[in-house]
Amino acid sequence: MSYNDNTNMWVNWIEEAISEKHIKHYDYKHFVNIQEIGSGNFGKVFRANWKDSEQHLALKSFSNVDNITVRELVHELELQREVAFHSNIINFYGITTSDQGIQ
Ligand SMILES: Nc1ncnc2c1ncn2[C@@H]1O[C@H](COP(=O)(O)OP(=O)(O)OP(=O)(O)O)[C@@H](O)[C@H]1O
Repeated sequence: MSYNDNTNMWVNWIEEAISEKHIKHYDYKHFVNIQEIGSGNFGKVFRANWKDSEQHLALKSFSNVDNITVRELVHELELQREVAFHSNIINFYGITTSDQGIQ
C-alpha cells in the first residue's frame, strides 16, 4: 500500500465511524469564543464554547492531514476508549470540520 492509500484508509475509518454514529460530528459554526491556548506536534489547540454553554472545550486542530497524523488521531481514539473511565482523562466528545481551519 502506498503512503496515500494508507492515509485514505484511516480517513475512511474516521468517516465511517462518523456515518455509523460511533463518533459524533459537530457543526463547526456552533463553536464560539475560540482562542488559541497551545500547540503540539500535530497542530494548534484552541479553547472554545459550544453555542451558549459556559463550559469550555478544547479543540485540537491538525495542520496537515497526512498518513502519520490520521493514524495518530485514530490511535488517540483507541487509547481514549481504553482509559476513558479514569477521572484524570479528559473526555473525547467528537469531531468537527472547517474548510478554513480554526480561526
Ligand atoms: N484539554 C486541554 N486543556 C487545556 N490545554 C490543552 C488541552 N489539550 C492540549 N492543551 C494545550 O495544548 C498543548 C498541545 O497539546 P497537544 O495534545 O496537541 O500536544 P502534546 O500532548 O503537547 O504533544 P503531541 O503533539 O505530541 O500530542 C498542550 O501542551 C497544552 O498546553
